[in-house]
Amino acid sequence: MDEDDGLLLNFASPDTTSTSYSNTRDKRSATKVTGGKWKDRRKLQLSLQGRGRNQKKDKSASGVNNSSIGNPRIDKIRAEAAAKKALEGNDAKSSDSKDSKDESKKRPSTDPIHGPTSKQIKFSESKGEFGGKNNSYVSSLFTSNESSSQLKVSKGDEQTTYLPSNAPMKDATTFEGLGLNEKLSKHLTETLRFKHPTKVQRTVVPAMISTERDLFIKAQTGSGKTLSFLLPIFHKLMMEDKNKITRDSGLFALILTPTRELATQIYGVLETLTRCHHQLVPGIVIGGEKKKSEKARIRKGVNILVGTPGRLADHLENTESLNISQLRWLILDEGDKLVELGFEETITKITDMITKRSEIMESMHKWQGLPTRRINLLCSATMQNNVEKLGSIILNNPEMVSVDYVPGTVAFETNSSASEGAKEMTAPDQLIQSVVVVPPKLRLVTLSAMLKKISNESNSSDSDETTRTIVFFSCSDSVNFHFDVFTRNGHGFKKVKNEETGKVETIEVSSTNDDDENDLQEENDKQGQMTAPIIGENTVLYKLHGSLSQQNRTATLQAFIKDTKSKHSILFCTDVASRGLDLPNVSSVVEYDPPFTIDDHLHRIGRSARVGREGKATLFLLPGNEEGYVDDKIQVVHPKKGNLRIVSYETLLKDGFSAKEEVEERKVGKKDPKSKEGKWDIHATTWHLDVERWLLEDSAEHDKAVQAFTSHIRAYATHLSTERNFFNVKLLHLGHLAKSFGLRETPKKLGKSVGTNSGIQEGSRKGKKEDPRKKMLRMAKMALKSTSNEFNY
Ligand SMILES: Nc1ncnc2c1ncn2[C@@H]1O[C@H](COP(=O)(O)OP(=O)(O)OP(=O)(O)O)[C@@H](O)[C@H]1O
Repeated sequence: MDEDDGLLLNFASPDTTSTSYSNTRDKRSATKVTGGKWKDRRKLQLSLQGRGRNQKKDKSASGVNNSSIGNPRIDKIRAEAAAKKALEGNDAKSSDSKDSKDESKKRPSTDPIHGPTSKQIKFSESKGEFGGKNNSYVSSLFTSNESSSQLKVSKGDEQTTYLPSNAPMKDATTFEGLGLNEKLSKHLTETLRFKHPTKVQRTVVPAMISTERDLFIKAQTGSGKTLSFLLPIFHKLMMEDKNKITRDSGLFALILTPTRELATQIYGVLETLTRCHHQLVPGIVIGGEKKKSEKARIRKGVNILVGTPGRLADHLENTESLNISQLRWLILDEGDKLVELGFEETITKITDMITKRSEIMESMHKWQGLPTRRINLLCSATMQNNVEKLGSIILNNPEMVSVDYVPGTVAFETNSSASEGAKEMTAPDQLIQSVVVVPPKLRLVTLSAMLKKISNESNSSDSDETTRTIVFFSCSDSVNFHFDVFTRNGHGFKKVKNEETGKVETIEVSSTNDDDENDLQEENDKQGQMTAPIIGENTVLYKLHGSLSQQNRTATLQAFIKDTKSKHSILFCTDVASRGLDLPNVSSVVEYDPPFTIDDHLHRIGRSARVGREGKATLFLLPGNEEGYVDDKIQVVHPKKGNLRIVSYETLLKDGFSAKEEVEERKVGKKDPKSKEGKWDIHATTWHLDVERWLLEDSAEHDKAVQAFTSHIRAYATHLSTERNFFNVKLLHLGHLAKSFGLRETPKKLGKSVGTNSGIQEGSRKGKKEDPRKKMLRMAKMALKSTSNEFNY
């Protein structure tokens, strides 16, 4: 529990009152400035002491001279300057506050998390105030030591191409050869255009057709697990004799999934299969939908029912027409997630009810050709202890089906016991995993650069296919806030209504010729700065998380899947989208917030590189302890040499914020990649300042930013205790991290202002000073209470 006191201490960092601030200023005036010409050194020294010429400009811009009130243009410039000043203030306060001082004593001189102390900043590195290129202002975003990562950046030529490990194999094996009937096999090859079965299908389909054993299926993400268990069920139910199964025959298969989205997806696959045999009727029961209409559909009769555990248990208890006496198959998809979400008890209740009711009815032998006992099946791409626990509840002497791939050959591993062959699952061989170590205050701007880069690449590609990118955040609040950042009107994206559904919030890129953009360009030009760059043209942004209504969730996902008009679609989401979702052409997955477990990582990145397709994934980490996660965890699940790459955030920023020609020059080697030339840092700074200014002007959005920041910290505090050596909330630099939420306030001030939302400053709200021990306990309890549900879904 004492792990959490860091959180408390950080929020309650000593006040940066005027006294401490003036001390800071004294300290700063004593700062030794080295390098560069003496004139420049003197200028910087004066500005550090608050005596520089530019300080006057700064004062007037921040509102001392009121003569121009009411002039919107000047107001804009002022707001810019105010934001600029806020950045400096925030920086000075956060890096010079007492706790930073204390921390710096403990830290090595180039502390990777907290950056260098003011004394370490060399003149050549410090671009504060008006000392930047072209005498233009460059924000303190770039004052920290930029090469603080211990990980060696990969060279461009280190990449290796591997054969896909989850693709259907091109050989003589057919679906019919696996034992499936002709009608179904023909439907697969001719209508769905699946030429050959995948590895997992080659193992599971014959096993389910010819034996009556329970199965434990483990195979890589995107390897076709869903069809591997649906095909044999369908095959068996498609009986052509006089005992033909119709919707009145009863329910034969139940499929449980952890998320509503996955249930909907499996229901969709079932519907495509019924196109070759209309007599079979699938059904779906999920939370968030109208129970009454679900009841009506069940009453009409369904043969295969897919649903989420809570809603299914509800129907089993309250819907009389739901007859499970003839059930032959019980499938649990994404078993580990079902357990993690706390469905273990509900699942036990469901299996108890099924067992009881099938004992009363004596119909097991009524249908020739169907299994004579209920077959239970557990499916998971990864296998943790909790899956085994679930297995022990529902499986009876199961057969373990684990499909592993050895380059050049195919190796199927079929073990008789579930505990054997419990090898760690790895990422698809063809997936390229990048890791980028980004200082906390540069996170947002790096994400922006990255999305802009991907959008530019999609726009310049000849392919007609829509490229899709998924960005994972740790909590719903963070998704909401970042969605607003990238869609704020007039600066990149615009809100529009989805034409098809009329419900979904669909977001479209605004044109650079927009009036607002022109105004901004003029203002920026006057200050020697550039327009805040947009992420890219033809790019649409969606958001998905568990706090949205089910209608919105379903419509958003459909819109994201069916979006074929834009060149690039981006989905900002929580882990609600990480399990089992099969989204077309996801070329990139970005883990902006680190996963809560290594399994979550595998599932997130598994949305890309599916069934043999190429795919890329990028993981954002903070400098320092988080870097250890690469060697300890990431490397293990990405064993293919050369596929795991360390990328420099600076390169991402340059690619995202440089002019197109410069990026091209760097690509063809005309420009030194380490070159500081170009205006990328000014553009990046302008972009960030624009976000900050937007938050200063819009209090509702500012509150959202504060809420997102606190939820993010709370989510971070819930990382598994076994992974605290990488993700320790104590070690976060809250001041710098707040900046990547566009916030200018220090953590202490934040704590006060978010008290109502987060409960972090409950004590101070009551006007009493809370006992630090009690406060610490309350904080720890709060973090524990915040279940993964809140953050992930
Ligand atoms: N034999 C096949 N040939 C070509 N494509 C296939 C084949 N079987 C399945 N697919 C397609 O592969 C994609 C991935 O399948 P599926 O969603 O079942 O993967 P999965 O293994 O369950 O992945 P995850 O672990 O992420 O849930 C789907 O679009 C599916 O239509």
